[in-house]
Amino acid sequence: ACSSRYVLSQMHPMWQGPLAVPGGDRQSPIDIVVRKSVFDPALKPLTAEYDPHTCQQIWNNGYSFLVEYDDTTDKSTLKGGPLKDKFRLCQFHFHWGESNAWGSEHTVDRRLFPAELHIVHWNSDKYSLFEEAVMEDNGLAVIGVFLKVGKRHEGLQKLVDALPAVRHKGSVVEFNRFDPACLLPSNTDDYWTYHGSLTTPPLTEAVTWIVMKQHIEVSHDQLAVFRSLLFTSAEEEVQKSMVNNFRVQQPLRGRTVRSSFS
Ligand SMILES: COc1cccc(CN2CCc3cc(OS(N)(=O)=O)c(OC)cc3C2)c1
Ligand SMILES: [Zn+2]
Repeated sequence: ACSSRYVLSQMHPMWQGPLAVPGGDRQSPIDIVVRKSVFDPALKPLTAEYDPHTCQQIWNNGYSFLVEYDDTTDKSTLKGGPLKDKFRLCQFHFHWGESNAWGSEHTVDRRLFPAELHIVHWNSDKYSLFEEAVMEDNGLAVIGVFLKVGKRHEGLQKLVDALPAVRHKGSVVEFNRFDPACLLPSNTDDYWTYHGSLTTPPLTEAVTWIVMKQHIEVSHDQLAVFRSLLFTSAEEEVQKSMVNNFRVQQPLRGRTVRSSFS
């Protein structure tokens, strides 16, 4: 599944530099310059059909916490939008800052958000495993949702309450019946889309990014629990707070960002 115990050494923020990656002209994240995005009327609405029973566990991989799903069947899928094929949900995770002033990976006209949700899917029409899809141009689809600090997000609270159990790198806790659709904004018809990469190793240029125009709101206290997680494992002497786990922005290299709205 997409939760193979991947070598985490590259996960440490130190790898944020210009790690040599295949091609290197379709890297993520980027700044979305609204006035340079091109409205594409052919872009359809997104269809996310998630079965909460495929939710399996939460894992602190030493860079973020991942909520992982059983991706051995097509029970939780994403289709429509810019996608030609059906994509299978495998995990979601977040990126956040040490303060509310920054933390997102993408920006909109340079505007930073305190955090960003990524819901990761792989192309199950063309490939049979995440590990295969992660190496292909049309292999992955990631939905990005910006988080703003405001009212408490009721749906998120179940996840927040489970986080102390995965405080340290390498910890896993069982987590069931969570529908990531509750983390999507009310309007999922308005989004930007572009071809880019994973923002953590293996950084492969396999991602169709779908970044929602509408953000969701979470409370200050909920975000504070994200920051109570640690990059370090229980055995390490010096504990490091898991904050600022975002990659530096990458050059656009002539790519066009399309919008589903005018
Ligand atoms: C061949 O490389 C892999 C195979 C199976 C699983 C993995 C683990 N990896 C998948 C992609 C991914 C992507 C992640 O972030 S992101 N922003 O979507 O690139 C991420 O953030 C914490 C974690 C992971 C975990 C890598
Ligand atoms: Zn991510």
